[in-house]
Amino acid sequence: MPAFLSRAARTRIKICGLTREADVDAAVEAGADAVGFVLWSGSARHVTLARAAELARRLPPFVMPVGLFVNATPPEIDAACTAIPNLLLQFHGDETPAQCDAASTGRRPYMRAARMKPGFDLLDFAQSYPNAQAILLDAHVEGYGGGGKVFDWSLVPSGVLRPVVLSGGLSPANVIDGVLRVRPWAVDVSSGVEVGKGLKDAELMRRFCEAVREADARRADADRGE
Ligand SMILES: O=C(O)c1ccccc1NCC(=O)[C@H](O)[C@H](O)COP(=O)(O)O
Repeated sequence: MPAFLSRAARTRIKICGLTREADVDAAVEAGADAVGFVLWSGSARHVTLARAAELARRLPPFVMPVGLFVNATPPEIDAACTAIPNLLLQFHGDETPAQCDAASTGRRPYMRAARMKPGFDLLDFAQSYPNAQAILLDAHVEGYGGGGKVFDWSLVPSGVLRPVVLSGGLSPANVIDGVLRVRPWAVDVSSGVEVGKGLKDAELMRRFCEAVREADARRADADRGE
């Protein structure tokens, strides 16, 4: 990982599984850097591509839409990238490196989710996806993701030479600890800021983003030896 990534001034924030205009607006207002739309029909947070494009058009500059896919086909990915041109791809299924590269036509930026469990070799996994712009570390849950479950953060080895996104069961209550212990490039949250599947709570999103900023302040103090 380039040195600048390990000394990033702030932890980026992705809020995932949005389905409503008011929630997109509240996520932006809270300080999200990216908002995720679940384009997999097997999720209770699923939105159609047309709906995701409609919601994504509300985003101001410098807030990125993320398309979440589970074992989608290249034509499905192409359609999504046509409908939402600046879409960051997130592959959260069983996609192989070749399938991820084919689906992103080898050039579109994508994140690859890793489902963390004891014995999982994250370094080997990351090396097997050389074109992944980031590795999203999620808990190993039934149904691929969005399970609201925290994995054992001690499973994250040092030396992952790729930006990592810490995910899985984060909330305003635990994200400071997660940022200080894992020091990820970004954090990702869904269940922890919801009042129902796909129904986000503006106050929880605000508190989550505020907690990440507090974590960054503490991290900076620690780095200065204060
Ligand atoms: O959010 C979903 O419903 C989902 C369904 C199937 C695969 C992935 C899914 N979400 C992926 C995400 O990026 C979630 O933000 C991530 O799994 C964390 O979710 P949570 O533990 O609820 O914060």
